[in-house]
Amino acid sequence: MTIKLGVPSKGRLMEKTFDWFGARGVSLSRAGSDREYAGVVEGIGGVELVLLSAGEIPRELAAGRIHLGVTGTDLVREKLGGWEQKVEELAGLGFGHADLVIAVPAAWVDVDTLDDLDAAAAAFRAVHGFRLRIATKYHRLVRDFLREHGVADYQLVDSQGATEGTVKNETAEAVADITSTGDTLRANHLKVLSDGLVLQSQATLFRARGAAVTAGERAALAALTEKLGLD
Ligand SMILES: Nc1ncnc2c1ncn2[C@@H]1O[C@H](COP(=O)(O)OP(=O)(O)OP(=O)(O)O)[C@@H](O)[C@H]1O
Ligand SMILES: O=P(O)(O)OC[C@H]1O[C@H](OP(=O)(O)OP(=O)(O)O)[C@H](O)[C@@H]1O
Repeated sequence: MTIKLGVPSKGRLMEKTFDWFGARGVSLSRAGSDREYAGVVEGIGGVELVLLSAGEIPRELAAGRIHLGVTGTDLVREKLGGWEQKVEELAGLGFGHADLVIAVPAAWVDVDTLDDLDAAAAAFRAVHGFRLRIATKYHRLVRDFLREHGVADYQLVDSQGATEGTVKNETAEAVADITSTGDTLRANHLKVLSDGLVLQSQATLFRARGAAVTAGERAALAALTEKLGLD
């Protein structure tokens, strides 16, 4: 019986995940060429590597199609309503650190807090006849955060990439996006609100609560978590 381990199929998360498992005696690699999405696991039996988009790993975990998965905490919280019932966090992996933040044009000198944003949003609507637009791909997290902080007079516009460019392109007035070094925000003349931190994320190993039903799968899972030092 094998268990399935989902790992991001490209970029910084894939390489660092391979390093993290390698340091614990479990070697993960791609089979064949860089473009082939099959994986190889060495150092332990009964584990199959599945290479997936980081954004799809939460859904695959929730559906029980993979038993374990590595992805950002931001993506799990965004994509899975009631995520704690669906997955368990086994370990933060210590990389992929990024903050989800609310940012506005640096030129908005009177807007530094969420309260200021709320006031600016009401004024914006009165002047323009439509709600201030916040571009993001994190709809659930941003909506919940702004509701909790009493900001109401806005609309979310979907942006699946290059989100910081939406302000310059005049498709949004503000953004809610991931930042790490802050370089992208600065380059696009945006500033983070002083109380605009929605979530701190890092790459995390998750277990699907609805998977591993057979005794063989449970044994393989226990052997892997022991080898990884997670008991
Ligand atoms: N600049 C960054 N520094 C560190 N981590 C980041 C950065 N940008 C994004 N991340 C994190 O990496 C993870 C994957 O992000 P993202 O969805 O952008 O990746 P992707 O490779 O574009 O995924 P997909 O294949 O689903 O499109 C997320 O958890 C996110 O928080
Ligand atoms: O604070 P920084 O270090 O500048 O990093 C932040 C940028 O990194 C991510 O984008 P990514 O490179 O994944 O591209 P994307 O915009 O297409 O998602 C994120 O969406 C920001 O744009």
